[in-house]
Amino acid sequence: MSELTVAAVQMCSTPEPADNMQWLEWLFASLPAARPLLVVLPECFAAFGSEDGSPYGEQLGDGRVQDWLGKQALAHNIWLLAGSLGIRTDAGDKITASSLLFAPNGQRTTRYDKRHLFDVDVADNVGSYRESSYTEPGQQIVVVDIEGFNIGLSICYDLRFPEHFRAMAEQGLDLIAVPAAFTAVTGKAHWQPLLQARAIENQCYVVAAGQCGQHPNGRETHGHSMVIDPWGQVTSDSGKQLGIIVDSISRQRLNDVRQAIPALKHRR
Ligand SMILES: O=C(O)CNC(=O)[C@H](CS)NC(=O)CCC(=O)C(=O)O
Repeated sequence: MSELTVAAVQMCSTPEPADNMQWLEWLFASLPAARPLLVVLPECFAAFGSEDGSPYGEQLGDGRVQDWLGKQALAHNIWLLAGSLGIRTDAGDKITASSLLFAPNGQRTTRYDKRHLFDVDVADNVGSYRESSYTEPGQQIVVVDIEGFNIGLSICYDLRFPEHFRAMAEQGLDLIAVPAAFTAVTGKAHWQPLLQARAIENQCYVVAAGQCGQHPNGRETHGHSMVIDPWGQVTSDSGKQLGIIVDSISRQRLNDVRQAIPALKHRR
């Protein structure tokens, strides 16, 4: 396949999975017609910002959100990257923040667990983020083939670690997926330049899907879901609007950029 249509969903999730799934079903009713189509959902699409800070989690392969994801992928004949969903660890006391990929046949094919956890103080109305208090970090990078394109997986705070992406680029990378829930404060300062840097230095596409707006617990997220081409140009940007952006990635464009500046071959 020489082209793949990609879409990023921007949403303002609540802590209640049923609400978020209902909203997404409404959105999916107007998906673009092109196939193959990869749809990327943001971090914590199914449940975000509970009042008491407790994360939503399911057993792997067993839960209403995972059931729903498989059904949606099959019903719409799409590759569905579920940005992050809490998956309970074997010990049961924590979750992993896991990106699950569902194939158009409805089967889950891939799992990536967020490696870098956001233990950071931010000058916003939350103040202190301590993701590691309820999350186990992932140990492995994951690159997955979708319709002949190599897709590298990352989640939110991973974006700040160029070595995560370079390690994936060693395997040949065509597209980086960045489901996220960047804070409004850090997003305004760093989100777009970080995304563009990852695209430029790895000479690949980036599709980034974000949470956006004011969530019920008062948290504010940055939005600006976007698609960036291998030259670093932003080709779609959601701004602060909820909904879906659609773009396409092309093998020809990847080849052209890598031929114009063979930087990946000049590494030392
Ligand atoms: O835990 C949840 O409820 C949902 N997860 C998140 O919101 C995560 C961990 S707190 N947020 C980030 O990684 C923000 C990164 C960021 O904003 C930056 O790098 O500047």
